[in-house]
Amino acid sequence: MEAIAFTDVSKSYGDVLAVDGLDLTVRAGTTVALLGPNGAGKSTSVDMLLGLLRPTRGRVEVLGRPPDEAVARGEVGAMLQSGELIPELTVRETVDFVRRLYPDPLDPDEILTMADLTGLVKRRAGKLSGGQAQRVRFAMAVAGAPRLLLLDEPTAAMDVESRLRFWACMRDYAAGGRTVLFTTHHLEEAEENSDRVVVIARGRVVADGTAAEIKAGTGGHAVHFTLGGQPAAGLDALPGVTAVEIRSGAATLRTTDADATVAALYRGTSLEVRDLRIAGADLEEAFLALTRES
Ligand SMILES: Nc1ncnc2c1ncn2[C@@H]1O[C@H](COP(=O)(O)OP(=O)(O)OP(=O)(O)O)[C@@H](O)[C@H]1O
Repeated sequence: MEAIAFTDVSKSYGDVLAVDGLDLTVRAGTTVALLGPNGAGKSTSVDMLLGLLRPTRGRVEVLGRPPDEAVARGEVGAMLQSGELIPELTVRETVDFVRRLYPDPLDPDEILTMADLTGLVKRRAGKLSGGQAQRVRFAMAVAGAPRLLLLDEPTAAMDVESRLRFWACMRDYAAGGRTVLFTTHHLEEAEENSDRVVVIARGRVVADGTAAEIKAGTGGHAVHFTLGGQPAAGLDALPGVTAVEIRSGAATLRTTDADATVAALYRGTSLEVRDLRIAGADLEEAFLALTRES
């Protein structure tokens, strides 16, 4: 069963082509991170899944139906970048209020536990910290027990601890076989919290797989060593090298051919190379390589 299906979907705002022939299906039960630079078309895609925007071309389906039907049946929950809380309501009142909007909501205590809010039930929404308020928005998004949960940059304004607490809540929800799609700019969050990473740029999918597959797919490596005070001239001319970084005497060579680079480093230079280490490209490098304007 496909929870999400975009078939050749484009969306324009006047002259701006925000989504450009997007083909993407997500099987039910998967947690997907939608990763992309600013303006890549992530929020536009999420809004189309909610039926808030209609595609200019192509078809969007959610749980086998048009998005607005799936939303009307209470099958989709969302946490969007906007989304105000009612400041006078306590956390428990907020949860009770939202539950009543759905035909078959989760139990209130289950929602409060899942969103890590049991210690805050009497707190008014207007008095919550940013991270706490985001967990209330999460509680509102899951209250109706949606089969598909959409989270648009859910951790944007959170500190490290709030992020960890938030992702633990998300994983709890996903563990029940539900489908979750979240957008983020944080590569490590995508890597740690999803089964699948879809990278979009300029409204198109540019990579799709597990974080490990995406890193491997770009094929790059980094050669690290201690350069100390020796001159760095000529390192950029070594075979395979695409970039050189020197920081506090530590050199990093980005290369498409680590073997050739290392061989030339030893044989072709008179440098004293210490602490040599070769690493696969990290997700950040892969992401930059994939989304670079071509
Ligand atoms: N209502 C709108 N009117 C005109 N252009 C828009 C509108 N909404 C989005 N856009 C444009 O569409 C493109 C895609 O925007 P979108 O918000 O979907 O990207 P995003 O990947 O969510 O970006 P971010 O990471 O910055 O939130 C951008 O060029 C943006 O400026």
